[in-house]
Amino acid sequence: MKIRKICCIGAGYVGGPTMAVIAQKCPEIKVTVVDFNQARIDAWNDENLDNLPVYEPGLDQVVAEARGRNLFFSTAVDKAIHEAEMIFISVNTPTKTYGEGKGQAADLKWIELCARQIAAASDTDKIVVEKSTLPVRTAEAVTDILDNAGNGVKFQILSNPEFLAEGTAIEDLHKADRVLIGGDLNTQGGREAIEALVGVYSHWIPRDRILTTNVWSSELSKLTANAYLAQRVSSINALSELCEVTEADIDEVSRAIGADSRIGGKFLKASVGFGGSCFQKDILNLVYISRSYGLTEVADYWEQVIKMNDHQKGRFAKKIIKSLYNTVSGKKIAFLGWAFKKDTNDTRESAAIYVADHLLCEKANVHVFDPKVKAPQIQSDINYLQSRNQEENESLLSIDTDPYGACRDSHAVAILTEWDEFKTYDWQKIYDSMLKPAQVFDGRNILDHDALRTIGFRVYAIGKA
Ligand SMILES: NC(=O)C1=CN([C@@H]2O[C@H](COP(=O)(O)OP(=O)(O)OC[C@H]3O[C@@H](n4cnc5c(N)ncnc54)[C@H](O)[C@@H]3O)[C@@H](O)[C@H]2O)C=CC1
Ligand SMILES: O=C(O)[C@H]1O[C@H](OP(=O)(O)OP(=O)(O)OC[C@H]2O[C@@H](n3ccc(=O)[nH]c3=O)[C@H](O)[C@@H]2O)[C@H](O)[C@@H](O)[C@@H]1O
Repeated sequence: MKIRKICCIGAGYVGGPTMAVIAQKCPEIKVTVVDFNQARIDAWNDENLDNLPVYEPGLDQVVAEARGRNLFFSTAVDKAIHEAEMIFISVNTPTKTYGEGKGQAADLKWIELCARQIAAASDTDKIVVEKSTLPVRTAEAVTDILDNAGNGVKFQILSNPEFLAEGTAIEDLHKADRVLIGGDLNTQGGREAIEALVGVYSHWIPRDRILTTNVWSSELSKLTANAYLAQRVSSINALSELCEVTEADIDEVSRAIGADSRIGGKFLKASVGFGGSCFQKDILNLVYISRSYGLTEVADYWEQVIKMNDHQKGRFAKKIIKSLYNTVSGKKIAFLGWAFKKDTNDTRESAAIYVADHLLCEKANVHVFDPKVKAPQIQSDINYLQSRNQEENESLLSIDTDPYGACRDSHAVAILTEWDEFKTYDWQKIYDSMLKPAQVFDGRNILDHDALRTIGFRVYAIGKA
């Protein structure tokens, strides 16, 4: 079956870029991305490509090429579902903040809403693709809703998790290491649905990189991939603390172990802690699922990855406080970076939020500069934690539009995100404008520490004595 019309529910960080690339690579397929958030859809349709709701290098060109040709963004959800032969569900699946499983399980209310909408709006057979990251066996519930709430039409459910990383989304989509498609391999209908989706991706992904599995393996592989990646970061971060007391150097240790082809060199960069919308959420979900099957040791094993990450963020904040003579009250501390990694405007679960919160609890004056994150987002990230009231947050936390202004008259500068531009700043000028002793806390190990020390800075770097 050749697909001609695709609908994607959810125009977020995944739905937007993923569908833009499908539209770019498959000009004969009409791709409509729908969302009930009018502001988000308006931003996707904005004439000025700088106003797209997601910042990703190269995304603007892909959207410019396909939008209006075969790529459309709309709030008319039912219409798009009705027209499409294949429907991707790419909605948010955050950690539950209430009730059973609070703080661990994935909140699947938006998934269920999608399933019910698809069931109601469909009067022809459809292939429904889980693009969101979901707990293993979610397809069972989705199938049950579609089969029982629908109009008697047939649905095939596929799992097609997304592995793109933010900041490199377009590159990752263009040259995916693999595309994973889980489906019902035991039935003719299931195999046809899998082949239909393979047909979409094979426009640009070599066939041997498109893996097909059963649905449960596909669902679980996504959680597992994120858990493995996050575990590598927590492992190297655990060792960074040991380096600091033994005079080993974490970057040297990373290089030495990464040269072993069985270990590999990627994801071994020590940091102030991993962030992002998914690592923590997906591991907590894995922990919850394991516990719900009574697998206590499995759950405890993975939970340690999160505990280590929390420890890393906390000890960075404590290091700043200790180095500023155990009091930061009323002291200006500059934060360079707020996004959870470079080349994205996404701040979800960013380490910066938690380090700032720790310092604000000590009544520090934190001044933030980030090249892509806007002021209201930064304030809302801190308010969301509810550690203080909004007024207090606004008096303690300032957002600067100029990095030199953020650093002026500060006691310390902390690097929270590894933006490349931070390396190119005039650090002598920054030093001259700061209170002395001027201190730098490099939470990403990106600056030239010897050069900073020559200027006169006191430097703390992760995993360095
Ligand atoms: N952000 C990332 O880099 C990655 C995310 N994922 C997974 O992809 C899924 C989506 O993540 P993001 O795109 O980051 O989320 P997001 O929050 O940026 O976007 C989700 C969008 O879905 C919309 N939505 C929710 N329910 C809806 C409904 N019933 N009808 C219409 N629109 C609806 C929301 O308004 C929102 O705009 C999650 O399961 C996530 O775990 C997977 C790989 C990478
Ligand atoms: O499911 C998801 O959401 C995605 O999660 C991650 O992608 P992402 O969170 O966008 O970014 P990463 O590059 O994985 O970085 C995550 C965090 O780990 C940190 N990190 C990463 C690598 C490293 O060596 N050290 C380190 O501290 C980053 O700074 C960042 O805070 C995965 O890499 C993607 O494959 C996955 O699709």
